[in-house]
This record gives sequence, structure tokens and C-alpha cells, in this order.
Amino acid sequence: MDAMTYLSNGRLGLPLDRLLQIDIDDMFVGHTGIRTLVSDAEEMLNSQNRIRTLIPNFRYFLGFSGGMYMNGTEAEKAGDKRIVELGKDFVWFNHMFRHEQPHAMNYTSLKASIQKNVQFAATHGMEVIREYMVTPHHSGIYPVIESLYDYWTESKVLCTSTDMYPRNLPQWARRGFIHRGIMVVPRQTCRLFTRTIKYENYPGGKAELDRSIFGGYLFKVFLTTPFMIFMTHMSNYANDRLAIYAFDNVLQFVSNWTNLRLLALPPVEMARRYFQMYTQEINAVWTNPCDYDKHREIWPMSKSCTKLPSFIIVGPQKTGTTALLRFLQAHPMLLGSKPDPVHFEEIQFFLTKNYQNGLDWYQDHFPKPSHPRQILFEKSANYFDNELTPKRMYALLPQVKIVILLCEPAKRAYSWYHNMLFHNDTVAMNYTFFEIVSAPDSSPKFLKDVRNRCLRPGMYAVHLSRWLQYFPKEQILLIDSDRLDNDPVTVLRDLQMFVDVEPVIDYSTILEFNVDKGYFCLKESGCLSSNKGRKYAPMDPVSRSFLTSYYRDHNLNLKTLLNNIGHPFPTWLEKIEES
Ligand SMILES: Nc1ncnc2c1ncn2[C@@H]1O[C@H](COP(=O)(O)OS(=O)(=O)O)[C@@H](OP(=O)(O)O)[C@H]1O
Repeated sequence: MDAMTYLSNGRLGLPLDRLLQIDIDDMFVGHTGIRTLVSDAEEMLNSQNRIRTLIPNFRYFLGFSGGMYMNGTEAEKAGDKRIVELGKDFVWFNHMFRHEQPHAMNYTSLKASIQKNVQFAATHGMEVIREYMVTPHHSGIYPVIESLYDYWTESKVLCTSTDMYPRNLPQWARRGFIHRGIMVVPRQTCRLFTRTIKYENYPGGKAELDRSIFGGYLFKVFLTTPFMIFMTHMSNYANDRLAIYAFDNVLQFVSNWTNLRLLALPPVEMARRYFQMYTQEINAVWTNPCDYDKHREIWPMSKSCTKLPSFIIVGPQKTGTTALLRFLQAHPMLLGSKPDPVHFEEIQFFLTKNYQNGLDWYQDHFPKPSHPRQILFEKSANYFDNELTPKRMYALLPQVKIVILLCEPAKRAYSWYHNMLFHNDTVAMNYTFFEIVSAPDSSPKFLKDVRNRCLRPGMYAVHLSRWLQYFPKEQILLIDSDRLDNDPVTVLRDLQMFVDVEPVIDYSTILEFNVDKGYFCLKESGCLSSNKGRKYAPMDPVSRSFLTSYYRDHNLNLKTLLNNIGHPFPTWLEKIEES
């Protein structure tokens, strides 16, 4: 580790602090025959005291289900009682009263279960910390069940832990996220589960457990994981007391043979530090619960995983996306997303603010198909140039087809400026188009921001490359906006083939060119509103020349990229030559 830090100039280094929390979960849950006895309870406390000689603030975190208290033999009942008597020396955290899974409950029943557990603790004089809680089998934590988060936010739970996000990957690949203010920190296990209660049950036997402790798996977890929340279970402290053996030894070994500093902190403080160190993890990246067996097991039967789009028109803005949307909405086998009160016809889910609303929010924005072959789609024109969108979209919808329109970028920028003028944007009203696009970097921030919003989407090669990092080219349809303007019927025929929808509609019979508008319109419902396909003065020659040179390299890069993926050039791009 030290050598790696030195040789990488610190880039591969990790701090020496190792924050440690050991959860003893499912207190009172184990069945008769494997539960703790009086002597086990006492040994738990002795073990805690030994750990405290190495980590002064250390205390075991005990998660309990009061509904299973005194469920064992007489000797086990005495063990339960003894743990409660010794309880003030441990930290108790809340759980479900009868170990129920929140994903199978509604808000009212899960609230009742948690409150019953709180009541149980009060009756038995157990002090419970409010801010940390877990659930059986991670149910409700990830995949997110909003009713659990509803109750947790209401009852001031601030953090939890899981090994289910993004999936149940090897411990080093697990990540955290914050949802609705609740910090979800990745959890380790030490390969001791309720089942592993005797040395001979340990996979590979005691020799393997020792290997894990003295330099193997468990030791490496300490070496490489600055924040450790180990999940163990009550019965690991009874029977052969495997957990006690493992922690006594690994902590001694780490203390004797490394410079790591072992620390214990309250869970909220630990979670805060985690997200200070791993800021990039704050926003969750949602995945489809039905794509992964372990997630599907804790996803309600009643909830859908399929009210999701088969294709998405991602933009960029001002390239004809609304016309395309309207034309597709006329197709009986295609169901567009439902309008959103804030963004109207665009859901804009994959952008940060809405994305935080979670998967239910997204699915709620789609209608339920009334025919088995109907497919869902959406269009949000600002997805195209948003840096996070392709990654997020791929995580949730790896099979989705992407539709991108490419319009000559200077024309696009000019249309964008006129749209801002139309909406009385103060910057557009106070600055000419040329002043905006040519604003130098020394300009005030508001002007630079508008300049960037105007120009950046037109850097097609940059953005398209990003989409291609996630999606194979076969999943991306590039449409030349000029073709949509002049020959929408052919564009729509290609698109129907691409998204594999029954071509039950003949667009040549429902579209007609409107001479006044200068665009194709739907015969039945008419043209797009007056703010689409506006008439404005042609771009002034100075701006035109500035933008020709500004976009030159970007356009040449686009040519190279399209060549590489074997895609024909849009008509407007053909004209751009190397000088
Ligand atoms: N059939 C039809 N009717 C009207 N307008 C059409 C049509 N086909 C393409 N266009 C072009 O679409 C431009 C608006 O692009 P978008 O719909 O992508 O804009 S937005 O990003 O959704 O605001 C719009 O830009 P403006 O002319 O600047 O309004 C048009 O150039």
C-alpha cells in the first residue's frame, strides 16, 4: 500500500483511518437451538471490552426485532434477558418488529411494525438510537421503496447501510447513495451469516477462516476499506462464537502489523464522512429491479418494471424534436410519456433534479399500454448534451433505443437564441446573437452561461462520443434534421423500423406540407404552435462566419466519428471540407 501511494504520487493512496462499525443484526430472530445463552451475552460484552482497548469508543450495534424476544428454550430466554440487562453497554438500533420486509408492506403497516419495536424497547428500558436503522434482507433500502423512505424521513432516520447497491457485488465494488436526505452507506459482511455458526460450517473450515483473518479476505477488507460496517448476526456470537473469534483476531492483527488507525464514530458522523470522501456517489444511479434476481426478490409484486420507454428522443434542442414527437404521437402503437406540470411534454427525468425523484416517479409518467404491442417512448431534448444522462440511462435502460437529430449547429444555435427572445429572456433581449456567441471567457458569468447553453449542444462529436461509450451504435438512430423538414415520411418509416413497431400507419396520408408554415403538418390536428417553425431574419453574415469557424473542428470530428461507425453524413455536413 505504501509503495503504491509513493509510486503513484499519492493518487492511489488511501487515508490510514479505518472507521469501524459492527452490527449484530437480528437480535432475538434466530430459531431455537442457535440463539444466545447467558454466557454468550456476557462474552459479547467481554469481547466489546477487549475491542475497546484498541478502539476506545467502540460499541457493538445491536439491531433487534422485539416480536421474537423470548422465542427460544428456557436457557435461550435467559440469554435474551441477559442481553437486555447488559443493553446499556451496547448501541441498539431499530428494525422491524417481526422481521418483516418493507417491500411487502404498505406505509401504514410498516410504520406500525417499526413503532411496535420502539415500544418494545421502551418497555424493556433499552435506549435506541433514532438515526440509524436497517431492514431484513435490505428490503426497501435498494431497490428503493418510497414508503419506507417516507416513514424514515418522518421519524428522523438519517442513515442506513446495505450491500445491495448497485448490486450485491464484491465488497470493494459496493457503493453508497443519498436518497431524500437519508445516507445509505455500503456495508461489508465478514462472511459470517446466521447459518455460519460453527467452525465446520465456515466455507473451507477453520483453516480458511484463519487465512481470511491473518492476511486473507477479512484482513484485506481492513486494508482497503476506509469505512467498514460489518453485518453479523446474533447466532454468530452464540454457538462457536465465530464473530467474536474473527474480530478479536483481525483487530489484533491489524493493530500489530499495520499503521492503520482504527476508529469508531456515531453512524451519522461516519456516513457524513463517507459522502465527504466519495462525493461522486451522492446521487444514486437507478437500475431496473427486474434486471437482477436479488433485487427482484425485494421488489413488490404489484409494482411494474416495464412501464419504461423502449426508445427516447434525446435531442438536441431546436433540431425538430417537437415535430418528430407530434408525428409519433399520431401512431396508435406508440405511447408517449404523460406531460409533466413543470416541463410539459418533456419529463427530463435523467437530469439531476427529477432523477432524484426515483424510479416510481419516472414510471408514473408513462401511460399503461392498452394493447400488448404498444410501446412507450419519451422525448426530452436536453438529454443529448447532459454529461450524466447516458450513464444514467444505460444503467436503467440498457436496451433502450436512442434517437438523435442532427441539424446544422449554427442554425440550431440561432433557433435557440430566437426561442430565448420569444420567452423574453433578459440576456437575449439585451445582447445580440453575435454578442452572445462571441462572448469571451472574460465576460460576466451570466453571459458566459448563456453562450455555453447556446453553443455547447452543437458540439455533436463530443456528445455523440459520450453516448457511444454506453450504447452500441446499433441502438442509436441519427436523423438528419433537414430530412425531417423535407421528407418526414421517409424519416418516420426508418424510425418505425428502428424501434420495431408495427407500421400500421401510412404517414404519407396523414402529413401534408403547409406552405404558410413552411413545414409539414398533421392533416388532422394541424401545424405545431407558433413558437415552432418561426419566421425570423436570416443570420447576419458576421455571426455566420464566426460560427462556421467555431464549429469547423467539431464538424470535422463529427465526420470522422460518423465514418468510424459507418454512418452516412447529414446533407449539411457533407459540405464541410478540410481546408
Ligand atoms: N414540422 C415542423 N413544424 C415546425 N417546426 C419544425 C418542423 N419540423 C422541424 N421544425 C424545426 O423544429 C425547430 C424546433 O425544434 P425543437 O422542436 O427540437 O425545439 S425544442 O428543443 O423542443 O424547443 C424549429 O425551429 P424554429 O424555426 O427556430 O422555431 C424548426 O426549425
